[in-house]
Amino acid sequence: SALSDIAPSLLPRPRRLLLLLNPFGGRGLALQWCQTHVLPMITEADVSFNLIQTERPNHARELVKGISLAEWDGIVAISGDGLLYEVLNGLMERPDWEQAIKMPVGILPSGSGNALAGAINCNAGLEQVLGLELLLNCAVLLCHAGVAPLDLVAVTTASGARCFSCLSVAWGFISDVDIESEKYRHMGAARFTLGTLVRLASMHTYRGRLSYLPPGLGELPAGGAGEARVGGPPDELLVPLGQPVPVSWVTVEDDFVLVLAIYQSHLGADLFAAPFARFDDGLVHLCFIKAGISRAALVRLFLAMEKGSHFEQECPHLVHVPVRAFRLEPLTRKGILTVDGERVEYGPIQGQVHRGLARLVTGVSRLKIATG
Ligand SMILES: Nc1ncnc2c1ncn2[C@@H]1O[C@H](COP(=O)(O)OP(=O)(O)OP(=O)(O)O)[C@@H](O)[C@H]1O
Repeated sequence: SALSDIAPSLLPRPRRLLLLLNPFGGRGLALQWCQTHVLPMITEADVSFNLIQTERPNHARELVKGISLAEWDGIVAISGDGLLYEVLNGLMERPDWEQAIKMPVGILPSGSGNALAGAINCNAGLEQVLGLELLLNCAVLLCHAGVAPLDLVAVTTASGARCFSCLSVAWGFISDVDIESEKYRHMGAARFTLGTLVRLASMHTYRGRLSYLPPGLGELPAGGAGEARVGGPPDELLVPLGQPVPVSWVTVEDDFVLVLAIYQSHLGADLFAAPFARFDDGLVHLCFIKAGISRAALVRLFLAMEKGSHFEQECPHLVHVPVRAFRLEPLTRKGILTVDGERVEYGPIQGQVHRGLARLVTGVSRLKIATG
């Protein structure tokens, strides 16, 4: 009949998601969990999808550079945080990055580093959980389809390379644990606990110069690094790493146990590191621990971090400053720097926030009614 000819185009079409799965993420459980738990759930929710298994590092990045945006309603990484980082950077590397980065991105946590999933779970008001429980929560939220703006931080390293980060830049204790604990990766999230204990036994301190631009303080374009770029918006608050920071910035030179520039609430699924952080608050939360802290106090802070109560201890060595941009210049010769948990070249590094540049599938409308 005539009706059956027109009806399909009048009905809302099912959401089409591009699912990218890293078969080696976490303990290699991603594919099994996806088939037994995730796919049945999203099929039930009337979501249509293509599932692609990544074959190598940067595969996801290349894939999203080539897709036709109109064909998809979202790209979902079934992985740890690393694969989502590739998706975001692939989108930003496209000539049409301004449209491309508006593609909703989601995460179904099945790696060992699941910070963003922890933040999504927390934002939805759900109890902090790990492993399969976290995956199921995120799968339910994905079916709810709510999308929120997500801050990205453009990070530049000494060689001039620029990338887009959605989680954190870390130096000292945290990046040491993250990289050294890779040898315990078969343990899942427990690898970080063991790594932390091993590191505590030999607590290092690092000398460095940390500079930052607090919000509202002379946020005038610095100009120097502001040349238009193909790969994303100009960093109008930054000057090149070879030049001194603008006069409106604050600089501290000190010995640090760790420096962490974090933009989401979670550093791992059970590390509630920055309870005050919101997906699009337009802030980098600069957190650092100065040398002189006792091992016992450091352990207390890390234990309290599970509940996000570490700032309540009023530890004099722990400092938090919300900023728009920062620069870290390590003065200690050797060390490890990570961006979103992945190691980057060691040396001066700086970043500025680009508020709400990306879109994250959070499953809840950002105007949800506060509970509790
Ligand atoms: N098929 C593959 N083989 C090897 N590496 C891959 C493959 N697919 C993706 N990768 C790489 O693996 C990295 C880590 O993946 P992912 O984000 O899933 O997990 P993670 O939590 O960061 O680490 P883990 O592997 O410990 O879970 C990604 O940055 C990606 O480049």
